[in-house]
Amino acid sequence: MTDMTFRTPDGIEVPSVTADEMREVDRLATEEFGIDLPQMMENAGRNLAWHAREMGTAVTVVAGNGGNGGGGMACARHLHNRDVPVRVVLDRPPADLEGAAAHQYAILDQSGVPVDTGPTALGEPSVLVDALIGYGLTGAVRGPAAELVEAMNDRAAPVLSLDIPSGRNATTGETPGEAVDPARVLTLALPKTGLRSADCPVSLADISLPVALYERLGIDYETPFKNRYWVKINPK
Ligand SMILES: NC(=O)C1=CN([C@@H]2O[C@H](COP(=O)(O)OP(=O)(O)OC[C@H]3O[C@@H](n4cnc5c(N)ncnc54)[C@H](O)[C@@H]3O)[C@@H](O)[C@H]2O)[C@H](O)CC1
Ligand SMILES: [K+]
Repeated sequence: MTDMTFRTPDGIEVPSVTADEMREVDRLATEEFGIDLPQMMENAGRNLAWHAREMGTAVTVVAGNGGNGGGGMACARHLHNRDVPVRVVLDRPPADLEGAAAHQYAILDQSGVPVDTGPTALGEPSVLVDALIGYGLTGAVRGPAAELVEAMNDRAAPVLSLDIPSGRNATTGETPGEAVDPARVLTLALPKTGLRSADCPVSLADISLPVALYERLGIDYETPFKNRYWVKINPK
């Protein structure tokens, strides 16, 4: 059987999970541990903003309508709060956003962060954050999201993907249609099995999930975070 673990530079082994297993981690976090989605998303957004700042000085965040997009918009808020030029491009009009994505958008709207829709709004950033689709991908990327994937790949700016490159299946690593080709991936909590075939650096971000949560799921876990909030990982 293929070894599905990743390893940090100092040798800590981190198991990878499928999209379904990660959904179960999320469910346990919210329903049994009381860690709600905005709490996890805040940690995701802050870690993502740190990476975006390291990769460039002017940022365009491309965000979708799910948890991935919500994390991207939280990242945009952290950048804006640090005077980093940042804009957000959505795959739909803001009025059509739902749930956590709508919540994050409303804060950006109050804060004066520019938010537009469609590929012509990407501008000329020095880094692109890909927060369009995460482990919620179903089939090939369609419609306006597909145009945004194509537009991101056409730019010279390096792309930082949140969780999994948009268009890539988080479990299998397959790309049923077009997919973002990132310079770096920041994945959340546990690496996704589909990242084993990634051909760019992958980092893992802490979103504050307790060790007891992994224990309850029977996942063999030692925190890789120790004195940091994110860590580089490689397939073992
Ligand atoms: N513990 C964690 O890891 C956390 C992860 N978070 C992030 O949330 C996403 C998963 O969120 P979910 O809402 O389930 O789905 P996505 O955001 O990945 O995608 C939904 C979004 O994408 C659209 N879509 C799906 N397939 C297609 C397609 N083929 N073509 C076009 N559009 C598509 C769909 O319509 C929705 O709009 C996870 O990856 C993390 O990034 C949480 O933020 C924190 C906890
Ligand atoms: K993504």
